[in-house]
Amino acid sequence: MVHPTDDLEDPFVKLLQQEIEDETPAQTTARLKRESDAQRISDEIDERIKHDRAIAKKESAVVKVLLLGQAESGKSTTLKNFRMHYDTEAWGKERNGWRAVVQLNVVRSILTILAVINAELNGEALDDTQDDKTNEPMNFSDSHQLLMIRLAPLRGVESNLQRWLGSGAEPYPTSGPMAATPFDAPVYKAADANENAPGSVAQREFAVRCWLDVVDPEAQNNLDFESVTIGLAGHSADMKALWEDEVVQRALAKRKLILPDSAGFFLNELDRIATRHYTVTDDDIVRARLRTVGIQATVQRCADGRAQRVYPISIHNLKLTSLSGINGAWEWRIYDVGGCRTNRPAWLPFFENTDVIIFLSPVSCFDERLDEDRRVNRLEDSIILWRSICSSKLLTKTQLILFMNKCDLLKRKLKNGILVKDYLISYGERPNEVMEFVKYLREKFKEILKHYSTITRKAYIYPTTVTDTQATAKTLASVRDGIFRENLTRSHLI
Ligand SMILES: Nc1nc2c(ncn2[C@@H]2O[C@H](COP(=O)(O)OP(=O)(O)OP(=O)(O)O)[C@@H](O)[C@H]2O)c(=O)[nH]1
Ligand SMILES: [Mg+2]
Repeated sequence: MVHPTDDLEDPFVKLLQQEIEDETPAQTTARLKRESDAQRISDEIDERIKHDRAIAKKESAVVKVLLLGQAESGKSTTLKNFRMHYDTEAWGKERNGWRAVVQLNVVRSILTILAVINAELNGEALDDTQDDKTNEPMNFSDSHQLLMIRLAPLRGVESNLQRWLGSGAEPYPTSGPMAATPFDAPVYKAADANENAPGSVAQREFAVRCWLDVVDPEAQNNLDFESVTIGLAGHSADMKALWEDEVVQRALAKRKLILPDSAGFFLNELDRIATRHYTVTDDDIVRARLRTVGIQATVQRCADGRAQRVYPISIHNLKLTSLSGINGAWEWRIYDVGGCRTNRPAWLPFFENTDVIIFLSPVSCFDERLDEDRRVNRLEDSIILWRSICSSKLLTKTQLILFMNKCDLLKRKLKNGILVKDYLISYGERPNEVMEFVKYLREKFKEILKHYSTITRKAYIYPTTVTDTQATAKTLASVRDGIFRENLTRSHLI
């Protein structure tokens, strides 16, 4: 029997041997060249396989980033900054889609102010946070009544915008199962009295489950936004008169109206925004508030540390994304969650294999209470959350980055004479200044990280104002470099 590996007996080898014996010198030269070419090609293939194996190793380098923090801490605004700086093409296409969101923000702020005036005119009682001792009636005149009548059609504009934008207005849940941290079992909270007072907690906020549903320019193509823009421009002078009116401002202060952080920015810019030719800017977009109620994921791919593509996708589609065909690329998966206490239990499943948490703590909120639970101070809530993240065993391998956010609002508050020590006794007689307070809080957050972490971890802490897109670009570049380096080191790729 002929053994298959016995070359000499192989009929093809025998044939080849015969051919070599019969060949001319020219044929020998040609054969040797053919053989050398074949060897070179074979070596190249071997090299390619080696290279591809190395790339395949890198392809598994998915960096999973979670944006965490209480509601309104600036998570979605940070995500907008990521996308604005690292996917300019898609961002440019999407920009126009935000125009209607800005318009909705403006309309809703004006309607909230009208509700406060109404409450004043009807002599509605103040709640315990609205601590005007005298409850003096405001001197509203006929001109105020007239403004209210003329601005009433904005209700219709609001519902048109909401219907077109496709998402829904949801009140902050002020009762129901809530958890202070994602590790706590939710506890049922009953609604408090006065929660439906105008400008109070039950304000309905426009909420979104996926940005694309709302700002997709394709989806908005068929909508008659022009009529809204024209309608809004027609109310520009009245909206401005209402916002700038002294009696109205006093009524807002008396009722301690909690307007969204960006309301002042938009209402001061009515001359630019409430016009027929309004063009939305990046500064407007980072201020446009859309409450997150679900979990949004953004996938960003980077080669050699530089971003190639960023796109938001629905969480349901995430499993379908594949890494094949993106040789040598890193994939960043950035998750943006809803920060309300009712949303926090939903964070837990995302902690597994999380490489990085960017935790946002709005440091300006030392004198504010949670919308969903007016008994809780917002800074205290933020510290409880930070502590739970630092002490979680599930997250010991996760790199923790803290953004001490809303430094601009902190500066404004302190300048207006609000004293930190009135809300934070431990602050004592330290100077009531931004740098001092930031330094003080930074030490507190650092101490918590050191004390509650089960392993020694480096604290990456940045004071931020994420609505300042230029400053945030620098912070994000530094954060990205840090994350990139730490993950490379951890996965032994360098
Ligand atoms: N002035 C100022 N406003 C900010 C800053 N960061 C965020 N905001 C504004 O605060 C509002 C809330 O920010 P978001 O990014 O929507 O907050 P979030 O953490 O995603 O909130 P949820 O989705 O409810 O969990 C938006 O109108 C932002 O423009 C900041 O540093 N300064
Ligand atoms: Mg959000």
